[in-house]
Amino acid sequence: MLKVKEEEEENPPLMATYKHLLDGPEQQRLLLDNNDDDEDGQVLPVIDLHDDEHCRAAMVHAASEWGFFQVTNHGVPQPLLDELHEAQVAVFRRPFQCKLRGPLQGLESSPESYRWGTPTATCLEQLSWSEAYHIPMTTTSDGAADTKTSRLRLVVEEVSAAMSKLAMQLAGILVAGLDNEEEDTAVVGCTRDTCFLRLNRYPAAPASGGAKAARFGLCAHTDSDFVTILHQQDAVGGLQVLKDKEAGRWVAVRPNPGALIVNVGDLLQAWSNDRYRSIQHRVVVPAAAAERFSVAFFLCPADDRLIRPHCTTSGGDDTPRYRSFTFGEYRNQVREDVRLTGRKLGLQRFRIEGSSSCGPL
Ligand SMILES: O=C(O)CCC(=O)C(=O)O
Ligand SMILES: [Fe+2]
Repeated sequence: MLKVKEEEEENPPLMATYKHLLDGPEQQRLLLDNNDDDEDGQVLPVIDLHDDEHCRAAMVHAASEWGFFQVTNHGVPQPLLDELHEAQVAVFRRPFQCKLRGPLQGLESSPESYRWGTPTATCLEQLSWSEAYHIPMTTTSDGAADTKTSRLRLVVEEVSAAMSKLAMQLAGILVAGLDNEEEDTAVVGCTRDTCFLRLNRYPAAPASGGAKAARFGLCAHTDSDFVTILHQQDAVGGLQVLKDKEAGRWVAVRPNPGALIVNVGDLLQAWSNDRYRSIQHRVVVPAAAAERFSVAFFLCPADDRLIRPHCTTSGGDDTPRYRSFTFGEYRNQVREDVRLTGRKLGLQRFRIEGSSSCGPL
């Protein structure tokens, strides 16, 4: 096979950059630690949003029990998702040097929007074998974009409009479900402008060499938002959810065409005083010669939004388990922890000492 010229290579140099981790002694341990995946998987609850009578209760139950569920009849048109997939593939197909050089015109304001690998990783478990565009929804168009990126911009705007509508509707139902209150989508303080969209690409690990040991396309994490809407854009699969933290049981989430995946983020767990669960999830590296694409929409508030636990007597626990914090404070703390320790400590940082432990962190 012809060797691709360096400047045309589309993959980020994951292998060369993380060789020290891939060749390290941890490789053996990770190769052995291979039996915790539930390959058969369990089917996440599927909730039909047209089924008005049952969907609210089902959602409240799934958010407490699983922290993850799938929705059908969600109102995000399939042709739009297909178009995003096509545009996303084209953007990631550009040479790495080009992706590195600058932001996608008209889409994001900073070069940091393009991310690859895990610069802070100190061990293989912290290494994400993937590349992503992290797109704040505040960004407006400025100047001419090339054909590929402007097409992406249009479709990103339409998808994010549809997904933010859906995410706000779901957050409203979940918040109202805490105390049988009226739904109020404004209550969590998110607007489309405060949200993010992330386009993910997971290249296959090379079939030979130390990189066989890179297991995670995205290592285990919780999302730092209220609610995430996720679309697995192909049938490759690889998303896993930590179903039982004590037993360390990871459940594979098989792609379900037509359904979107919804998960509770850290802010909703704190807001609900642990009634809803922000569950760890991860993506395993696709098998040789495969690659995977996904898109995630993060429902976030403005940085100055105060998050405080809503204690409900009906939930049986009226003691706040977290101190109040702003979203900006939360993000800064997460960034600082990752910088200093290589990992996110998340809600633990804000937990009131002596309150019951919440498990899924
Ligand atoms: O690609 C996936 O299936 C998961 C993506 C994800 O968890 C994220 O972007 O936070
Ligand atoms: Fe996530």
